[in-house]
Amino acid sequence: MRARGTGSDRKIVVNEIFGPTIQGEGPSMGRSCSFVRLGGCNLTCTWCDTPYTWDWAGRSDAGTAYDPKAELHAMNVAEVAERLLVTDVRLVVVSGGEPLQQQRTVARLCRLLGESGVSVEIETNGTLSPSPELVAARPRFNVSPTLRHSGMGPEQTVVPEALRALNATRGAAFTFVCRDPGDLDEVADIVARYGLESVWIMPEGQDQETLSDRLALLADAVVARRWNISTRIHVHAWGNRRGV
Ligand SMILES: Nc1nc2[nH]cc(C(=O)O)c2c(=O)[nH]1
Ligand code: SF4
Ligand SMILES: [Mg+2]
Repeated sequence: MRARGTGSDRKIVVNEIFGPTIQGEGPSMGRSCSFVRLGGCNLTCTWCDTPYTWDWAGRSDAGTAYDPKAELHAMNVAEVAERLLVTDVRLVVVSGGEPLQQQRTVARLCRLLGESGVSVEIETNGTLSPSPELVAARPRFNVSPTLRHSGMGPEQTVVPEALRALNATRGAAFTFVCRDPGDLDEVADIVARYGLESVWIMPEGQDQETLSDRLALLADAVVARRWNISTRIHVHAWGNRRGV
């Protein structure tokens, strides 16, 4: 598949476009928005909730080998912008997978949406540095460095120059997916080491009950550290469904 062309026909590899919905996670939790989910990821988290963007071999806990031909669609960036703009929202969330793997075309998408008065948030795993071109397009980054319970070690998931570059962007938020208070020491270590400014803790889980239980387990310890809390409000509203 051709990932990129030239000029106005530049391509972006999309998994799905949906909306209107609400941003379910992080500092904008509850805000009206639409989504574009891009294909491909450079990590392989065991508990990944979007394995259909990258898992062609059944490596994640879901155990399903997805079909890249069915999941990946090379689309014209202008067409993606158009599909999002017709949903008539003020905010677009670009997620994945890992959107910074396609940051040249993501920057172009941010500019096209910005010209129509729509702001953009990018969900990223924090292992890839944003280019000056992408930062200049002024998206807000929601950065989720994955912890050891993702099945990968810090040598893969903690990339100092990427974390520092993302932390320096306007409004960046660091949203750590946690299971229990024991995970918070690992978060504190990363926060202190890279001077992360806006820290959010979010429970890991793909159903309402798991999210509620883990939130209750985490809340006091998060409050004690003066950090922020998010849940995954779209899962509370609609369960573990695609396209919401
Ligand atoms: N509603 C909604 N909010 C979200 N925030 C981050 C999401 C993601 O999949 O990255 C997500 C998602 O999949 N749906
Ligand atoms: S970084 Fe995100 S999309 Fe990639 S494998 Fe981990 S949870 Fe899934
Ligand atoms: Mg999701």
